[in-house]
Amino acid sequence: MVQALNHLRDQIDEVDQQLLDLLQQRIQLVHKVGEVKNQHGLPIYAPEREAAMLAKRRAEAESKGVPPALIEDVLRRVMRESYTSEKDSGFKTIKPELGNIVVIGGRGQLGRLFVQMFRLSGYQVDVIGKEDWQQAPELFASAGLVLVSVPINLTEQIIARLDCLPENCILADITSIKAAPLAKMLAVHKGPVVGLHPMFGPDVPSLAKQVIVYADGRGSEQYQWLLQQMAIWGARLHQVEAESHDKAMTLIQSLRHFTSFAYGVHLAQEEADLELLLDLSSPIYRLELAMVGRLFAQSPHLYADIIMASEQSKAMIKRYHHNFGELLKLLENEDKAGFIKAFERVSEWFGDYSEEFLKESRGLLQQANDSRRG
Ligand SMILES: O=C(O)C(=O)C[C@]1(C(=O)O)C=C[C@@H](O)C=C1
Repeated sequence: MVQALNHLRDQIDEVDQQLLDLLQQRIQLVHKVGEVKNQHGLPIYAPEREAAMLAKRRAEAESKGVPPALIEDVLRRVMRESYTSEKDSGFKTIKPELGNIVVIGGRGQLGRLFVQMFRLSGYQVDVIGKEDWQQAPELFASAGLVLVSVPINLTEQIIARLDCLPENCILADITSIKAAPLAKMLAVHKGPVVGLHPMFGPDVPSLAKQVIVYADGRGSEQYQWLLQQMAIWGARLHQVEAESHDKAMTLIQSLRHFTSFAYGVHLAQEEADLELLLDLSSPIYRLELAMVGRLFAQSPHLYADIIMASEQSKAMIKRYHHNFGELLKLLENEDKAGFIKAFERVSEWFGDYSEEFLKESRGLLQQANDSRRG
């Protein structure tokens, strides 16, 4: 019996080793793809190729009696490695005659990522931090792009100092609110202006499929190359109006982070037994704890600034608090019918998205469960 098992396991080991050899071959091929893409300025993320390839492999899997979802999962995971490997091959310089790029706050986490991406794309990048403003005039004189990457509460006052840039220089920022910094950049600088908001944190391994939102200031034909450069990095560019962006951020950022913050404060105040919570956690609860916990591994300054970004944000959080209080009344009154009515209203409001989210979260939870150990 045990011998039979061992024999089968030996065969599985052999198959896994073949899988490894095949992965090695694939990684080497992708490395070459990275070099070709670098030469020709092609984006690392090729959605049409991925869709066509996955459709073919799924069909082939089906005919072999392999679950199609299995090969799709495997290939998606493998392609995540491809993005990182292709990134390391560097990127074509879309605007070789640009001059230097100056990143103000380029030693901050997200600033560093942009510095790295521009350097991988062959640009001369200079970084200005708090201590080296005296170098600024000299660096600005030959700059083709100045990118402001400082904490939100400093953005406007830093932009105010940028009234001395060359006329053709692009002025851009990556602050997570857009209207006020954009207005300030337009007031200070006569040349091309664009507001950016990367919708990801600094810990992403590549920019493939990551969203970068941009709000036009002026001179869009002059900053097209920048959008093209970021598309080559694999980013998906999404144009927005600054005001509607900021309104959406009151929900996506301020309220989201505030509720995580409040939940964390509550857990700590209750002296919840974190280990026990984890031992007893379902995958979705573990993800929720991770979402809340990861907030507290980051900078309190950053999150205070994001949560308190605007009056709009404060008003949104207050409206949520009010709603929370109203809903609590359902609880106090043991009003089950009222609860169900409110529930159904929301379910209708989500519409088809409800089902879609159920499916999507199922996949995520399976992945979370796969990475469980012990
Ligand atoms: O075919 C390409 O364009 C690749 O870069 C290779 C590859 C892959 O690993 O198969 C990786 C990224 C693309 O989004 C599509 C496919």
